[in-house]
Amino acid sequence: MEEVNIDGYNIPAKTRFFVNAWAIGRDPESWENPYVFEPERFICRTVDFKGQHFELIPFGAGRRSCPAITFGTASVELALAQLLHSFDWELPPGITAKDLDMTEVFGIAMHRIADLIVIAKPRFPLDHTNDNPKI
Ligand code: HEM
Repeated sequence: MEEVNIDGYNIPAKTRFFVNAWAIGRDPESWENPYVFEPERFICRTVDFKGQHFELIPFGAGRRSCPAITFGTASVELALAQLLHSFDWELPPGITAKDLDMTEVFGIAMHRIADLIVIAKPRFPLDHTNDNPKI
């Protein structure tokens, strides 16, 4: 390892540094309305999360990027697809999306401070998955 200079910053050899993916993902130079939850911003855009587009690096990029990117993506997609397929989701009566407190807890894996309370309505009869109706 040797000392390098990146964009005018001198990085001594053996320095441990972290790439702030959170800040990159909210950089107004790369993202319009960076603090607004707008999943539709990805429709008709080529940017993806696999480490080739540096403005979006949830799995890192380059040689030390996450080796489980395929497993991680499949796990998230499978769980999400099951939840969306099996239930209709509603907010409690009188609550709208604007009422939700989206404040986050800062950390390695971030989550909301406030619990998300939702009503899950099964989309299929409850005995639908029961192989033996007599039990
Ligand atoms: C959605 C789920 C996941 C996300 C978002 C994620 C994200 C990341 C990120 C950002 C890094 C650091 C990349 C870097 O240093 O540039 C990483 C590294 C790593 N991840 Fe994941 N990860 C996930 C799931 C997993 C799973 C399920 C495993 C193991 C079964 C795993 C194993 C690893 C390992 C071993 C490294 C270190 C790679 C290295 O330093 O060479 N990850 N992951």
